[in-house]
Amino acid sequence: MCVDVFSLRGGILKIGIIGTGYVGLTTAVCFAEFGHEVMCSDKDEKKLKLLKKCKSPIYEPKLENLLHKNFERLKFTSKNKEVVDFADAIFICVGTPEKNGKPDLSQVEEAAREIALSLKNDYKLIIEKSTVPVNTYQWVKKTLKRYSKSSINFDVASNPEFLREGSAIDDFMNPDRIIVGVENKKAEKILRKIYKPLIKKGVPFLVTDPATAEIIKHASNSFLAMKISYINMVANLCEKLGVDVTTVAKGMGYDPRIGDKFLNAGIGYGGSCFPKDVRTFIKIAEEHGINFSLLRETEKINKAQRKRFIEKVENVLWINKNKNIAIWGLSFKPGTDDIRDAPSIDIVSELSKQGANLRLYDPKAMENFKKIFPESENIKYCNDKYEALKNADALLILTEWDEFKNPNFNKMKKLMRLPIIIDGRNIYELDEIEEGFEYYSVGRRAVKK
Ligand SMILES: NC(=O)c1ccc[n+]([C@@H]2O[C@H](COP(=O)([O-])OP(=O)(O)OC[C@H]3O[C@@H](n4cnc5c(N)ncnc54)[C@H](O)[C@@H]3O)[C@@H](O)[C@H]2O)c1
Ligand SMILES: O=c1ccn([C@@H]2O[C@H](COP(=O)(O)OP(=O)(O)O[C@H]3O[C@H](CO)[C@@H](O)[C@H](O)[C@H]3O)[C@@H](O)[C@H]2O)c(=O)[nH]1
Repeated sequence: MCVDVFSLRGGILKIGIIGTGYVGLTTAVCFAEFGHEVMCSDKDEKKLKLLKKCKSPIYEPKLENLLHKNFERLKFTSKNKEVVDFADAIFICVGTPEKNGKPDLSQVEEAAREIALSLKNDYKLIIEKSTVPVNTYQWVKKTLKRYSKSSINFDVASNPEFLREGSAIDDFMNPDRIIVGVENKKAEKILRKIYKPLIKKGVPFLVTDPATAEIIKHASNSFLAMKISYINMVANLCEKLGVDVTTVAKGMGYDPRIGDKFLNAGIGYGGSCFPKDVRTFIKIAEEHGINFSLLRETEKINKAQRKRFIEKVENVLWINKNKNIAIWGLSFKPGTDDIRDAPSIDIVSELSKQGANLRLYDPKAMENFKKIFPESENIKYCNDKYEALKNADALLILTEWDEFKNPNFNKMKKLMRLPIIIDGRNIYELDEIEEGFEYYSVGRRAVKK
């Protein structure tokens, strides 16, 4: 009996992680920190090479420290069979991107098929951690049964992940809740053992059926995206009225029914989650005869917010062609090198089409950005934030990295041809702006000193 085996090991489990991306690797190092033995697999040999040398393939604060600290409890392999042979519980953490407007579940299907080929009749719990449309667990179950070669003994559970990039380790170690969707007590018991250190700390542990767990993830992400689009529309109105949206958001946020989080107006949400998860949730609803028009509007507003920002640059500079434009921030949010669906991609693409000369700087995301926009005649990458400002007609701020928050305005003024700042993330207070600058932001009046 599996439960006896776990007790014998003093609550230490052998955990398998399939896919060592942002979620898989964070999960792996945190489970190792709990004391579990963890084996991870990935298809990407480059990632594995780095991981085997105890190096993280991604930038995520605290991740490499935990990797070092727990390296002896972590193993890395390219073979899913080894993971299945090793583990009591196997987490599927592969990507679920979008293809032609639909969630592409081929990585989940492939992982399930590969697990199936190695299953034997000793019990395994297979857990979906990837974000998937409701009832995907049924397909995972079916795939495990169809492709397994012998008599097998397993359960499938859903355990959606709520970490944010840029604070993945802190979020994983201090989650607001743990959601587990299970079909029986045995699966629940194993998940309780895995998360014991967090449950002991008092983290809410909600047990549901798998379909409910799957829906909770999409409903949560879509709600947060809606909140961002809501404040962006309020911002657009505030801008017309000369009212400051940051104060409006502050005033709203004191009401605990509203809350002060996720009310930062700007150029809208990006990343590998909100855009695709909102679209998937709309699709799921549509397939069940529900027109989720609220989310359609959320998405429309988000796209328009990027366009409005480009129009703002045009309104300030009149003509963008041949203008020298410095850009601070390329990642979709601070604290990460991830640029998936970052607003910067649309903004850089449009400005370079219009013939602007762009000088880009980001503390962590430039290498990833170069893969989409290689250095060229009119796109240059700079080693620091001030280098990007040389002879600039304007500075655009697209990500609110800490290092952009207290700049040397004097130095900036000397470097720039025109001291114009167009801030897509509202990182400065209006009264902070120094003499000589023109400052434009989102949902606030323009400042010309
Ligand atoms: N990134 C986030 O902040 C976040 C947070 C919560 C949930 N999620 C969800 O978690 C899932 C993973 O997201 P991510 O950002 O970590 O993705 P990712 O693309 O960074 O990582 C996925 C990894 O899986 C590997 N992989 C694919 N097929 C495999 C297979 N058959 N065997 C072994 N490895 C395989 C890939 O090579 C890749 O390294 C997605 O469903 C996403 O929506 C992401
Ligand atoms: O007030 C805000 C808050 C966020 N954003 C933008 O929204 C996007 C997403 O930010 P954030 O949610 O902090 O990062 P993610 O890593 O995408 O995390 C989201 O997506 C993950 C993947 O599903 C979930 O696990 C997390 O709970 C959920 O917050 C970024 O472009 C932010 O700039 C705003 O524009 N205004």
